[in-house]
Amino acid sequence: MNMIELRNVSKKYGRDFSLKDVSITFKPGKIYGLLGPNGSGKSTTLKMISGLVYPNKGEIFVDGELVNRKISRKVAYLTELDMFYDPFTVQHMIDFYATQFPDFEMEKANTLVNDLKLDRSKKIKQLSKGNRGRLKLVLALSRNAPILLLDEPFSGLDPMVRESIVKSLLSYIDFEEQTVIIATHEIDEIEPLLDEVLAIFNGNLIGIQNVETLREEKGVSVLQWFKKIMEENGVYGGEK
Ligand SMILES: Nc1ncnc2c1ncn2[C@@H]1O[C@H](COP(=O)(O)OP(=O)(O)OP(=O)(O)O)[C@@H](O)[C@H]1O
Repeated sequence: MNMIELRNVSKKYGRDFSLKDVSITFKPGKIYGLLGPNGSGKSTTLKMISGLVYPNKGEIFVDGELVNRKISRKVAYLTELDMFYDPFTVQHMIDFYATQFPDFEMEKANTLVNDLKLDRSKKIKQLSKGNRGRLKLVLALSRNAPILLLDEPFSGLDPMVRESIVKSLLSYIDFEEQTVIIATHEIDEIEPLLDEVLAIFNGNLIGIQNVETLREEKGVSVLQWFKKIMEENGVYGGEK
């Protein structure tokens, strides 16, 4: 049920590995943080789960189904890239998404647009980077998809907005049903949301940790854990 399974997954671009023999299961009702320095394979992982990119080796299953392009029925994906059609207005984009995805909930979209203070009549090309970021959130969170993948959901958003969005994310995610993966560099901001964290570096999965255990038993924050793992793997300061 709504499970994501990677079995010995590798992805190469040319001769370079973006992901090396990764096996992991993401369980429903949990929010995962995917952490790693630039170029470590976070986006590649999410793209493969959403069927936009295929592994060279290994298999990916979503809800028991081998992933192909049709998996977008089940996977809501907020991408880092700007794939919006410029002449569209905010409202056009919302209406377009509603026609593309049967699980799109117009009521949720309306609440989100108001909460995030977006102007429906503005053209995409007139939006600031931060407002494009907000629109991306509206589009991804308005779907009642079993799988929700967020790639850098806070990029372009100012710190005050980030904080309020982390809080409001809680009211838009279905904690019982959805499997959520968030790839981000904003580790401190996202920590309150996360159940599990994964650290990847150079395409290798180098750490998996339950966040509650980390805090309660070890008394360390996710950021402290992440920095330690990076240091152990020879990455100083958290960046490559
Ligand atoms: N289309 C592509 N063609 C060639 N190489 C690619 C392509 N997409 C990704 N890569 C390479 O794969 C590796 C992993 O990239 P990926 O975008 O998954 O990293 P990331 O962890 O999301 O990084 P960031 O934090 O900078 O977004 C990088 O070395 C990148 O250069």
